[in-house]
Amino acid sequence: MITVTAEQMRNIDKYAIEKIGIPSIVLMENAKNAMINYIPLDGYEKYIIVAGVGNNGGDALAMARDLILEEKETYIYIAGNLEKASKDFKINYNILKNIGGNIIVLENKDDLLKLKENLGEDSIVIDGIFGTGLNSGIRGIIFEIIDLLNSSNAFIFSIDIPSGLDADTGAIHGTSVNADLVVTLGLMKKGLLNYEGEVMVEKIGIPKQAVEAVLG
Ligand SMILES: NC(=O)C1=CN([C@@H]2O[C@H](COP(=O)(O)OP(=O)(O)OC[C@H]3O[C@@H](n4cnc5c(N)ncnc54)[C@H](O)[C@@H]3O)[C@@H](O)[C@H]2O)[C@H](O)CC1
Ligand SMILES: [K+]
Repeated sequence: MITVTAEQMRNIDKYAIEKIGIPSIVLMENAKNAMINYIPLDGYEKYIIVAGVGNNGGDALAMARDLILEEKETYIYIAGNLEKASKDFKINYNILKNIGGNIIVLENKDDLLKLKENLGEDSIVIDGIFGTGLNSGIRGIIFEIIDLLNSSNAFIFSIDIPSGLDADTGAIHGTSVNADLVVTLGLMKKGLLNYEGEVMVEKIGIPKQAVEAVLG
């Protein structure tokens, strides 16, 4: 099995987008289509999306769209500054706003209570806070958000990487999500090889030419 670092995955992505011409939003939609199959549409009362403002969050918002279309009780929480949002995050954010998505930006303790009240064993959490773009130790309100998730009885599904985990080494940067299931995108990440939760790899339509161009 091929395993990659975050930088290698980013470069493979980049090659697929810039050299082969696959729009990044297509990769994001492919990622969503692969991951949504792991989310049971029955058996949970509440579907809790916790999204950062990068493309990991964009993946999560795309999943939220499908859950809303399936008329699931869906709560979307944003963990980050919307002004710093990525291009593809914004595309999915705008779609959700246009279909009446229930979106709360987590900025203070009162907002955290709105998250906490929806976390229980009848909830499934989709963790889209950070993926391969984590660039420093987690602190502040995001630290508290991850603590809330980990101390709940909710089932936790992490997109690509459990948020807070180093994609290259598996080290924890301050804190990290205790995921029950991780679906990592494109190729297995080196930092997940010893992860104690379940890890699945899903293709998202990246041609082998992009992998060979970066890995040789
Ligand atoms: N693998 C693929 O082919 C695809 C992967 N996709 C998804 O994209 C993410 C990577 O997205 P990126 O925008 O590069 O980074 P993240 O979303 O992981 O996070 C960046 C975001 O978070 C902020 N940030 C980073 N560290 C911290 C910190 N310690 N505290 C606070 N904020 C932090 C940063 O400023 C950015 O705003 C990958 O994991 C996949 O899920 C594509 O969607 C499809 C193709
Ligand atoms: K994640």
